[in-house]
Amino acid sequence: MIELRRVSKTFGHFQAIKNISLSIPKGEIYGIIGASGAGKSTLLRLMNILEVPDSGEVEVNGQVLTSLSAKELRQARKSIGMIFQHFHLVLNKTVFDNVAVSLELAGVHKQNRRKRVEECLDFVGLKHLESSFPSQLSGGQKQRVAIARALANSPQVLLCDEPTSSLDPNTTAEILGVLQDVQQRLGVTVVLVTHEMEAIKSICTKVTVLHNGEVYDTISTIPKGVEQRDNTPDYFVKQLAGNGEKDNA
Ligand SMILES: Nc1ncnc2c1ncn2[C@@H]1O[C@H](COP(=O)(O)OP(=O)(O)OP(=O)(O)O)[C@@H](O)[C@H]1O
Repeated sequence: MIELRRVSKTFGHFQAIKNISLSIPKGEIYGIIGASGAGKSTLLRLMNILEVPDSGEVEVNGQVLTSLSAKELRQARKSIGMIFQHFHLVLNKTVFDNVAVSLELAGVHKQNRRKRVEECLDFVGLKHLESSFPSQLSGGQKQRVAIARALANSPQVLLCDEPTSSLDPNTTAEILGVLQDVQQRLGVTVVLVTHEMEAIKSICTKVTVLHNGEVYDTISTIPKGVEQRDNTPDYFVKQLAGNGEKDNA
């Protein structure tokens, strides 16, 4: 499904990715974890050629992306969705139009766009907010819109770059649940880059640990499921009171 063969990437004199080979099977939720600067985002961006490798081959859905013309690559990218830490929504467009724009860019006729946008918003539970603007949404809702937009062209792969790093623990759990749905109900292969071990343990079936631009290890894991955290005020007070004096003044 995704094959990287001896891929390297250098920025100036700094080699961010060093001769990495990696194979991500279809239908997996595949985690990539490592310290800041390990090369996680770069590795992910090499999978849809947002970063062009200096050497090596990238194959996705049976197509060697590194051998395609610009036009062929644009076509191939329709089957690779991507979401980001800061959502990257268009602020002056409604939720509906944010999702519709990816169909428009893919050349889908206007008449056929409404049905697909509504299906995608329904999938992420946001159909009722289709006329809202991003500024009216919570972080979790913004990430759901971004997921709906990424799904609009029915991709086979969803690349996720720190998708929960700006979210609180409960919203993180919700978004991880949506990503699990994407894999289980739609059969999409999900690649999750994160520095959050809990996120990895919750949903990933295989994980690569990256270190200094190299694969340190790859481990098969049993996902322990997505857990909602207690976020009642009582919970916070109890946690804090355990670490010091409670001040009732
Ligand atoms: N466009 C770029 N130009 C120059 N250096 C870059 C560029 N992109 C990444 N780097 C460098 O490559 C290294 C790997 O960056 P990358 O963002 O892939 O790491 P990361 O593991 O995702 O880190 P973080 O968790 O902090 O996002 C870093 O040292 C970074 O500064």
